[in-house]
This record gives sequence, structure tokens and C-alpha cells, in this order.
Amino acid sequence: MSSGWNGNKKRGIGFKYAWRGILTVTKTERNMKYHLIIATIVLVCSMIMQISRVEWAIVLLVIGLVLTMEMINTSLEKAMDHLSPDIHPTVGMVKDIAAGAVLIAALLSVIIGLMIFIPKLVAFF
Ligand SMILES: Nc1ncnc2c1ncn2[C@@H]1O[C@H](COP(=O)(O)OP(=O)(O)OP(=O)(O)O)[C@@H](O)[C@H]1O
Repeated sequence: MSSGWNGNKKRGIGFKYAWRGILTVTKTERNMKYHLIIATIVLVCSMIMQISRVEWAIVLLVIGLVLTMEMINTSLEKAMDHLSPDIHPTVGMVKDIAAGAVLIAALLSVIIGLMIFIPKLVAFF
């Protein structure tokens, strides 16, 4: 039986739901908006400074990592709020760990960004 959401998924329409998830996080999460604004600035700088192919790969990987972490963090927050709306230490711990994962990815992206762009800025001035 291939009807309902499961049937649609089997026919390859799962992509539609994935896109809906991306749009939901972008519209509802302030942090995701900040990540996207910073990612856009980094992409524009990368084009202006004509970074190498390898540097492009690293920049895209790091941007993808941060956006992915933010989406997983949001997903966990929503799941925890739904499953356990009350205050609970375990819920707090799960949310803290997920937020920590985003922080690690964001700090890593700042370090890599500095490693790629500072030498180019120094050479420019
Ligand atoms: N139900 C809960 N029980 C215990 N602690 C909680 C609970 N909900 C939130 N917290 C604590 O508050 C922090 C912030 O949680 P919240 O759900 O408000 O995330 P947020 O600040 O909206 O995160 P983001 O900015 O990524 O959306 C958590 O990391 C956790 O320490």
C-alpha cells in the first residue's frame, strides 16, 4: 500500500518534506538567519578574494557543517519540547549538548575562516 506520507516518500517526494524542514528552520529560528547571513557574506568574500578550489571546498564544508548542526539542534529542541514540555534536567542536558555541538561547529568555522582570509587580507594591504 503506497498511500499517505509513506507512499509519497517511496515515490521520491521525500525531498519536498526535506525542503519544507529547511524552510521551517530558516523562518522560525533566529540563529539560522544569522548563520545564513554570515554564510552569504563569506561566500561573497570568497568570490571577491578568488580563493582556491581547495579553499572553496573547505569553506563550503564548514558552512554546511554549521547549517546542519543548527538544523539538528532545532530538531532536538522541538522533539524535547513536544515529548517533555515540563522542566526536566535531562531535557536541559540534551538541549545543552545540542547547543554545544552548534558552538563547536561555529567556533571551528571562525578559526578556518581566519586561517583562509587573514593571509589574503594581509597580502592585499
Ligand atoms: N524543559 C527544559 N528543562 C530543563 N532545562 C531547559 C528546558 N528547556 C530549556 N532548558 C534550558 O534552557 C536552555 C535554552 O533552551 P531553549 O529551548 O530556550 O533553547 P533556545 O535558547 O531557544 O535555543 P536556540 O536559540 O538554539 O533556539 C537549554 O539549553 C537548557 O539549558
